Amino acid sequence: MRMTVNIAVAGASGYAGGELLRLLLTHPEVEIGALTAASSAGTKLGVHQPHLVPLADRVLAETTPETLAGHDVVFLALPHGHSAEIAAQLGPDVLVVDLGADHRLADPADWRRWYGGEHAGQWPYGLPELPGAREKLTGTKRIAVPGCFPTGGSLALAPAFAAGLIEPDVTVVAVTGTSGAGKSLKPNLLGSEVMGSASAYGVGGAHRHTPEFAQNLSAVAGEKVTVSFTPVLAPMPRGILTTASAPLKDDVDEAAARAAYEKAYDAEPFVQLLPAGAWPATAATLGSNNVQLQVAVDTGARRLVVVTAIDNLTKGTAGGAVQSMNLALGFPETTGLSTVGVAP
Ligand SMILES: NC(=O)C1=CN([C@@H]2O[C@H](COP(=O)(O)OP(=O)(O)OC[C@H]3O[C@@H](n4cnc5c(N)ncnc54)[C@H](OP(=O)(O)O)[C@@H]3O)[C@@H](O)[C@H]2O)C=CC1
Ligand SMILES: CC(=O)N[C@@H](CCC(=O)OP(=O)(O)O)C(=O)O
Repeated sequence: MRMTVNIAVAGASGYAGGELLRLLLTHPEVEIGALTAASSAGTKLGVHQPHLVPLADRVLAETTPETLAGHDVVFLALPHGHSAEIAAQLGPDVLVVDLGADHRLADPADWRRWYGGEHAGQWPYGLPELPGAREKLTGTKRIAVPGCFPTGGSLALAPAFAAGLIEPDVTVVAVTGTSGAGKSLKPNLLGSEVMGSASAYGVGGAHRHTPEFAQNLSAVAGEKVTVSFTPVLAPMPRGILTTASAPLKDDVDEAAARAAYEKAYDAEPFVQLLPAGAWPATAATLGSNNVQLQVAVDTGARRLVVVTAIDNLTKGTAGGAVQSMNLALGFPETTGLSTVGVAP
């Protein structure tokens, strides 16, 4: 008889928790156990996630080690700084998947500078397409899911660093939908402020994903990579369109660049290098676990320019989390995940 894996989701009333549950509802190997929240505890999930009809009558519990105990897998979709304490109280045999930032960074000084407080330590990083990541996720009991911006940006340039095509001086500009900020109200996210306008924020190296980009790309490059990152908020609920660029090393042409990306991603089920001349768009990735990607050589500026599109809530959060869970538990990596988007 096939055994199903029992799963708890903390933060089930939020955007990331909701997307996770949407995916888990179609995953053939799991059953959904405790669903927890904070201020929403005691209310029904359907109030917060009306699209999750099969779970509408489930009542949200408080997020405590006790309510999360007794499950094979616990997903923590909580604001950063709240996962580490709970994770420390879950047993070593439980697979804990942290969708927040608490376990992404290796350097305690980076953690203190960008997030503050005690560093909880680094866990295997839930971006299987990065060199060496898949091996560390296989069979692990702890997973740190990447930030949504580092997912699209790191996959944009990792193949070029792996092939030695670019200098370690990177610029990333990423246009994001509003759901990246979570459900809680923020002054710059009120409808009237967001509609009909695009605005940059965290400019000048001020966004907390900057060290995560640098960590990922430096590991692939084998040398320190500097990253200038600018996020741009756009009036759309979901999606991230990233443009990443870096100076080319001598003699690299478009054919060499394209060959490096084909080599890196041809066997990847969720990364599509688009045909020459086609450019990624967030709309094509919505609801799927895909990363759509295009690469160009700017011969005038002598820079490699790569554009990626993802759904921030799927590949950028919950889909990446499920993909990594599959690796940790020994399921086929694509189980419960789709390469089919929603359009228009
Ligand atoms: N949105 C995105 O695109 C991405 C999000 N993430 C990460 O996922 C995590 C969740 O984000 P998101 O879903 O967007 O945020 P939301 O604000 O939409 O949801 C937050 C969830 O956490 C619960 N919560 C809030 N405070 C506490 C607390 N003190 N203890 C326990 N539970 C609490 C909330 O419950 P209640 O409703 O009761 O307040 C809610 O369920 C964050 O760490 C975020 O950085 C990562 C990548 C991308
Ligand atoms: C639009 C918007 O505000 N986006 C968020 C993205 C956060 C995220 O996705 O990642 P973490 O898990 O690291 O918080 C931001 O820029 O902070």
